[in-house]
Formats: sequence, C-alpha cells, structure tokens
Amino acid sequence: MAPQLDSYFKQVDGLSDNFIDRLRKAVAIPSISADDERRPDVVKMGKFLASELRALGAHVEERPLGKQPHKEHLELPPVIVARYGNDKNKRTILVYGHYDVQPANKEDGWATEPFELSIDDKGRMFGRGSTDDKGPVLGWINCIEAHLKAGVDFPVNLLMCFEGMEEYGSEGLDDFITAEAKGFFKDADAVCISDNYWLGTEKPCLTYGLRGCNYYSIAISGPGQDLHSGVFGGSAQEPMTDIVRVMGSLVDTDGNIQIPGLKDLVAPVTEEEKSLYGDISYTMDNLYESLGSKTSIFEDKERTLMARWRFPSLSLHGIEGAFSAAGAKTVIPAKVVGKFSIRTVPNMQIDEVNELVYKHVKAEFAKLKSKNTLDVSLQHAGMWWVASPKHWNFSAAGKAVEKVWGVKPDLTREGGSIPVTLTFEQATGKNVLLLPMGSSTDAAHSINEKLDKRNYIEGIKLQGAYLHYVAEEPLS
Ligand SMILES: C[C@H](N)C(=O)N[C@@H](Cc1c[nH]cn1)C(=O)O
Ligand SMILES: [Zn+2]
Ligand SMILES: [Zn+2]
Repeated sequence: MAPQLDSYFKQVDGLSDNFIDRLRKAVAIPSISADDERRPDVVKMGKFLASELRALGAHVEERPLGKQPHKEHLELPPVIVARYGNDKNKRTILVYGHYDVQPANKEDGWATEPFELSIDDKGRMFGRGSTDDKGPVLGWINCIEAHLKAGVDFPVNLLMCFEGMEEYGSEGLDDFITAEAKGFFKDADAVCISDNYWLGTEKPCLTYGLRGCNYYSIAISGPGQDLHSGVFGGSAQEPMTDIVRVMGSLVDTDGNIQIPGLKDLVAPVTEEEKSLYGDISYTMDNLYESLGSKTSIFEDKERTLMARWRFPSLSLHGIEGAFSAAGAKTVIPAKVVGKFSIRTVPNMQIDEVNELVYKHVKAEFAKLKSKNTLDVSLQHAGMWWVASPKHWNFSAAGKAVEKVWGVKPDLTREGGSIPVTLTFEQATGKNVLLLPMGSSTDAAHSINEKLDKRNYIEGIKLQGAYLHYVAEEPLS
C-alpha cells in the first residue's frame, strides 16, 4: 500500500491550491440553517456539493425532506446522498457531514468578511464554515479527486450523506437515516463522521463520545407593544425584568446547574473512567489558548475535561427582542424570548430533562408574582453518544493518523453534539468513528472561525489514508 499512499499524498500536495479554491467557493455561500431568509443559500450549497461530486463521477441524489416542522412555509434543504464505487469485493464506508453553518455577521467582531475565505501569513484560513463543517466535507470530495488524478485505485466504496440542517438540530434527518439504513446505506460496513476538533493544536485524536443537546426557549410577554420607559417605567410590569431573573436562576458563575433533580440523572463516574483523563495530551494552556483568556472555571486539566465531556452544562445564549444595539434606547420590550441549552450526558433522557426544566422555570416565574405571561418550550434536542473504540474502524483511523501525523492519536470525547451520530449507529447497527480535521483554536461557532491550511491538506491525506487502512483491516 505504501507506494499507492505516497502517490496519493503527492497528488494532494499538488492539488492543494485547487482544494483551497473549492473551500473558498463553499465559504462564499452563506448557508445559515437558522436564518429562514438564507434557506435558498443552504439549498445552493447542497447543489454545489452535488455538482462537484457528479463532476468526479459519483452517483448523487438530492433527497427532499419535506416541510420544516413548526415553519410549514419553509422547505427543508435536501440531503445530498452519493455513492462512489460499487465493488462487491471492497468494504463500504458511509461518511456524514453537514453543509449548513452557524450565523455570522462582520459586526459581531470578525476581523475579515465571514463569507470570504481569507488566508493570513500563518496559513490560517478564516471564514464561516471553514472548519465546521465545509472543510471536512470537501475533504472527502478532494480525496476522490486526488485518487482519480493520481491514478490510484479508490480503496473502498464510499457512501456519502451530507445534510443542511445540523446547526438547527438536524431537522428531519433521523427518519431519513432510519428509512435509508436498509436502502441507500444498506451496504455500509462502518460510519465515519468528520465534524469535531482536536483537543489542542498539535495532536490528532479519534473521538468516541459526544454530549447531547436540549435547546429551550422561554417567551415572556405582557404589554401590547414596545413602550417608552419614561412613560411606562414604574407602572408596567416588564417582560425583560422577569426573563433576566428566570434565566439567572438556571446556572451559577461556576457552571453549577440550579435545576433541582438534574444532577441525579447523570451516571456516576467510575474509578476506571477517572484514570483515563490523566494520560490525555492536554494542558490548561491549550484551554487558555482556545478560550482566548484565563477565565476558566477549573484550574486543572482533569476537571476541565470532565466538565466538557462527562458532565452536563447549561449555557445562556441570548434574548430575542431585547435591545442589543449600541447606544442608549429607552425602550421597554413587549415580548422577549430567552434561549438556553443543556448539554446532556449518559444517562440523561430528553423527556426527563424537559420535565425538570419546565417545572423549575415555571416555579421561578411563579415566585415573581408577575402579571406577564410565560411560555417555555423545547426548540430541538439530540441525544448524547458513547461508543467503543475497540473496533477495526478505529484501528484503521489510528494507523492513518500515525502515517500522516507520525503520532498515536488520543482517544477523546467531545463536548459538542452531532445529533445523528447515535441514529447512524442504531439504524445501521455499525460502528461509528469521529475523525476530526480541525484543531482546538478553530473557533467554530464563534467569530473568526478558521481552519489551518495544514489541518485541511493533511486532513485530506488522513481521510484517504483511513480509507486505505480500512480496506486492509481484518473484520471483527
Ligand atoms: C460538533 C458539531 N460540529 C457541532 O457544532 N454541533 C452543534 C449541533 C447543535 C446542537 N444544537 C444545535 N446545534 C453543536 O454542538 O452545537
Ligand atoms: Zn458541525
Ligand atoms: Zn457546529
């Protein structure tokens, strides 16, 4: 295999400018799934992937998912499914990624235009979606192109599933995967997802766990319209005052969730589990670098990693309807909608968490004795996932990391969520591996999101090498 991989690697290096151009084109499409106005761009991004794949000879289908739940005027973006190769003598690997992105505006504090790929002298490629998840998704397409141009036989049959609603809770995808497990995905021997990040900036990892995510809205309304605070301040009960107090009751400064009963849903940490954290290559400096400050809750790596992977967290995200612009507008908002999410871990179940959240929010609001109206609801939810890394899928990826990066990867879990991971595992009955491309400083979801050129190009080599090693692994 060595000469074949070497030719492939050489080809990837030779095509690196083309691959960066492909990423530039993808970043230029603002495929923001959370913004209804951007839905045509999400669809455009799906079509871009479909046409790139067709040009390389893949069989591609753009599958509709129907109307968006609770927004019946909106069509969900299509799932792009594709197959490259159909050789009964080869293994079949199913890869998943998403082509939608988080919202981004230059005014949020970006140093460059978020939807223009901008490369600095350190090889950092800035742009929304560069690391999450356009770079890794294009990686698979680049991998096909480099094999073709190098004249190296593609080592496996590749099935692809690229969705456009991941950043909005993967609306509609669970049913699709379940239905296609015995259809389009029926030949899959294993699944690989490239949509998370290294723990630091130097050492690659393979990931076997994710937290889940329950995302909530609290709406508080009262007045018929926004009011002048000079006229109504002191005589009207203000939704904003109520929501700040209700949201303030959810979590404390040290991240302790204040919802009674929530901690009892968490599986106890075993001694064996505790011992795993010490060996992981991670330092508080890695955290400070990616955090951009030293404002951490803990001072040691073990508790920091456990807080990220092993325990739930509750984050407050924003208040819709609140005055947030610069200046000093003296308005009383008539309706405000607070957003928060809980990252869930074993053994927390979505419905059990909902019940505790609703009970707590309603009780806190009742304490205020407000005449305003409260409505609390779940916006979307995705389950946590923990798998066994003792499988040929992980062994192959481990060998690929050693070949490309010259080190053994750490086995990690991830604090973020990829809701369909568990669905893929349960629906196909196959092992799922998370193979990250980007690093801890990539600032996914944040301003100045980037992917290092090195991670992109070596990441394409890694994806290809993984497929070659998969082809060699004995079945277990
Ligand atoms: C880890 C992955 N790249 C990611 O960013 N996932 C999102 C998924 C999500 C869940 N609710 C809303 N989006 C995340 O972890 O926030
Ligand atoms: Zn992602
Ligand atoms: Zn994301």
